[in-house]
Amino acid sequence: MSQEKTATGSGQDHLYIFDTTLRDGEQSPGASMTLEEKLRIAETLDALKVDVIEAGFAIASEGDFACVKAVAEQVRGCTVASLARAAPGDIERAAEALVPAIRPRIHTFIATSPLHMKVKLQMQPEAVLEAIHASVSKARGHVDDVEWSAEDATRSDPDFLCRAVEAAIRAGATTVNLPDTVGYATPEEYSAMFADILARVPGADGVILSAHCHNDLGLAVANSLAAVKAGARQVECTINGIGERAGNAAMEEIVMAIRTRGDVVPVTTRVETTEITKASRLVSAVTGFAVQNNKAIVGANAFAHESGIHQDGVLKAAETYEIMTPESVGLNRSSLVMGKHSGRHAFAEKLREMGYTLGENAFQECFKRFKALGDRKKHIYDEDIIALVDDEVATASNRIRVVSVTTHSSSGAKAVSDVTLDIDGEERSTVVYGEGPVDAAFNAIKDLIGYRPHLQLFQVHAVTQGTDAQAECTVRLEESGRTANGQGAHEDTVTAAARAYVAAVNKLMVKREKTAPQPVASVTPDVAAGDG
Ligand SMILES: CC(=O)SCCNC(=O)CCNC(=O)[C@H](O)C(C)(C)COP(=O)(O)OP(=O)(O)OC[C@H]1O[C@@H](n2cnc3c(N)ncnc32)[C@H](O)[C@@H]1OP(=O)(O)O
Ligand SMILES: CC(C)C(=O)C(=O)O
Ligand SMILES: [Mg+2]
Repeated sequence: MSQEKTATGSGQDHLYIFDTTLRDGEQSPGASMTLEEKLRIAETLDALKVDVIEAGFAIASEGDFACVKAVAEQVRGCTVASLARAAPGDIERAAEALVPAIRPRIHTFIATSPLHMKVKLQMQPEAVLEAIHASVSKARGHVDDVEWSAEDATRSDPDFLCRAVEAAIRAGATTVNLPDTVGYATPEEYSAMFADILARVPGADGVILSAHCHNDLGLAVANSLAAVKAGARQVECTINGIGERAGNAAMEEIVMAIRTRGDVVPVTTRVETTEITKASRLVSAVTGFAVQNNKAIVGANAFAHESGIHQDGVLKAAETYEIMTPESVGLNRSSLVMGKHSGRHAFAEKLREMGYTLGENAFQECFKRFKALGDRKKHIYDEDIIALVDDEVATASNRIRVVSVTTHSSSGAKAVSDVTLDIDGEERSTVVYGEGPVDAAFNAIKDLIGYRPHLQLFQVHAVTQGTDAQAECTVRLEESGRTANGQGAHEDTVTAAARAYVAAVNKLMVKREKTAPQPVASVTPDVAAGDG
């Protein structure tokens, strides 16, 4: 890969995106991927146009070697890298796996912090400097593109770190990575470290300096951007921020931060941002790691609005509450999530989308019912709104309407229902017993309307999933050879049943009027057939 720092022709420096989803990302406990899965992700990363794909750690296992090799064979657009310790065998194995790559990179590393050198490596600092020289030189013997990383750079002694970086550059490293391996640094400290290296290490301005941040304190992206502001021109990151412990810096967050805030981080990437959502979903599906709803850029709620004031703003001009367009990350559009916080503007828009045109009264009535539903139900789906509006529209011109239904039932006892109906503008109530709550409600309705049509059919189904789903009931009534169906929807099943029953009664009344014209000023009983 070319090491030019300005590669875009935009006048701004190019920021290389080094994706390590397949290596550091796979180090997340439980994220192991098969070769086929890695190839699918590599294909997506290629389409995303990241600059470097770290495909694995070739020495780690036969499987990892095969993955690096397969990715190197498949990927044509990006540099492909393999990790290697400062050990000859690791470097040889990495070089072998990378043979098919068009642009191979060996990424060799060793820790430089006192703690890691003393306790983990059990090496003297001078021996570490020698190992840096030997490993980078050996890697350069295989490929031209060699990255060297100072593991635990942020807890290293600054003077020693300068010596280590200098050793790597002298040995031929083309990229020098300064990881915050344990996510310990703050943005100010991390940018100061890059500034220090650039100011003090001969040749540091002739290589690409790279940031690699972990998210133990939730600062991985902030630290990466701070490093870029201080002169880093490569960031190492993963899709969805997966990685060791709390993860790595999230690629989508870094790329979109740069795209959105080029005024404060003036670099460009070549990432095809419209592929971000697809990549995020693939990585989530392959690893089984769900993306939290409120995750920046790729969370389910990242472009969703539920509050009425926000929805109204977004409908008038999306920029009021969106700093990026959903299309820029590969989503079709932002979503207006309907819920108890939604207002009339959003509800009207939703109805328009679903093809409804309601008169003012019906709209206000539907909105009232929608808000009441939102108070009781966590998720309001399109089906809920359809059921509610259909129910309202179907019953809007009815002479008899359900005002309220209250039922009490317990096992082993009769149910009792208190029903209030609006009949020709006058409210009438009664309390009646039944074998069950629906039976009691139907008995109450029959008493109130003063006649007893025969119940031919009673069906209930849930409009959506979940125990808080609305019930949609269908009732078929028969009276003197005339039949009529009625539907009713409500989150309370008995109320839905009562609404369906009353809807059918209204239709029967219309049929009766049409077939046997008579004064209809009041609802007059003419049939007393019980239906049980
Ligand atoms: C910060 C990071 O993300 S580093 C990358 C971490 N990723 C991984 O470790 C995943 C893949 N790792 C593996 O499969 C294995 O650890 C292997 C194959 C690399 C090594 O396995 P083993 O030989 O069994 O050694 P083990 O993992 O137990 O210990 C690591 C050894 O490497 C040494 N080591 C660690 N880092 C380096 C380094 N950069 N350069 C040279 N030696 C190193 C350790 O000191 C230890 O050496 P020792 O055996 O002499 O004590
Ligand atoms: C191997 C290096 C780059 C690493 O992953 C780290 O230090 O976190
Ligand atoms: Mg790491």
